[in-house]
Amino acid sequence: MFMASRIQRRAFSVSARNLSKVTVLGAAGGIGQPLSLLLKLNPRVSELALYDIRGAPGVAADVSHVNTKSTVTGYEATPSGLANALKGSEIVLIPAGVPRKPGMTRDDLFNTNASIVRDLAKACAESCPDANILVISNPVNSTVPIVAEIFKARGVYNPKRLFGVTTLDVVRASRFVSELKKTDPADENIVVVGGHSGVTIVPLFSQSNHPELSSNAELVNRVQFGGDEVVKAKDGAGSATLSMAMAGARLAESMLRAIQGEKGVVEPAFVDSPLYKDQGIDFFSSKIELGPSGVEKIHPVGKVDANEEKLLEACFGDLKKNIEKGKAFVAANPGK
Ligand SMILES: NC(=O)c1ccc[n+]([C@@H]2O[C@H](COP(=O)([O-])OP(=O)(O)OC[C@H]3O[C@@H](n4cnc5c(N)ncnc54)[C@H](O)[C@@H]3O)[C@@H](O)[C@H]2O)c1
Ligand SMILES: O=C(O)C[C@H](O)C(=O)O
Repeated sequence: MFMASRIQRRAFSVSARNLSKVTVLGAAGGIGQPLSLLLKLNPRVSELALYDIRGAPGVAADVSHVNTKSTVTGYEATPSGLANALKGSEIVLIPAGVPRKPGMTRDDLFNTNASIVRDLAKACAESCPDANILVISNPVNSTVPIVAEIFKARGVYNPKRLFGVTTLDVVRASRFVSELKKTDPADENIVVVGGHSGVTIVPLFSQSNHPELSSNAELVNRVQFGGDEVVKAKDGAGSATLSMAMAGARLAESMLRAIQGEKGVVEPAFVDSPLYKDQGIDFFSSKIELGPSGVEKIHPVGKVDANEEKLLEACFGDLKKNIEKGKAFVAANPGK
């Protein structure tokens, strides 16, 4: 009798670990819709919660007809709708906010997106303080520190559970290299460190199969400004959405694998990092080993060559300013 109930309990806890609620805030947008679809296709997701200031119930109704096991709920744009979307969530992806138009930098989005992210972070701190928060909204270099400050102010900040999504930079880097080298992008693992905008994006080709590429200034520039390529081609209709949805879904999948017990899952992400704190840089993207508690291990940047030293120097100045801007925003505008 005792054995049977113990086995039943164990069976329940194993299957429970394979079930995760995932929430998308900004689910009706250019990224939010394909991201929600990709998450619906992921068997590791048991419950998908979609929230937006407009249109989430419609997107949810549509996605919910995809014949995978998970449930999908679209929440109304009310405080209780937002709270219910977040309650019990293990992963919250945030692509809410405006995208760039040609001629804009990501920092030009700050005035609009800072308060959107601040207010969504407050809702997360209240309704799911232990969730892994994956911030996609730009400028990531500033929006991630904004989330951190909001969580700190409420006494629930856990640096291991906050991630700026920089996955698209490594996705692009591997694709661009494969185009040049006529290889399979799946075989090209390019480390990209720093932040997520312009010169703060630092590809480390010297650590790849093609170390000579670190002197290819055109390629380095393409990785740093890949986002601009899409913004220009979309000609006023926004920025990367489909490749971003794939990149966000990839990070979410890796996180679910780690939450559900897989060891050695490594992804790049912009996190609260000790690597350059002595230079006043509190957040930095490098390879992160993920675990059930979020960040398990932050990999060092490793050996870089002389070209990359210069790129890192250029990265630090902008990155520090971007991070400070996010922190100062919350100090001056704590909101309600
Ligand atoms: N991290 C990255 O690599 C990366 C890549 C591409 C885009 N982005 C950024 O992602 C963001 C979204 O891009 P997009 O193309 O999906 O934009 P979009 O305008 O198509 O969609 C944004 C969605 O956010 C919603 N929204 C706005 N305020 C909200 C709020 N307070 N709560 C909930 N939802 C809200 C909007 O209604 C809209 O549906 C932009 O800031 C963009 O710069 C980041
Ligand atoms: O370029 C942008 O503004 C969107 C995103 O950050 C990207 O890298 O595609």
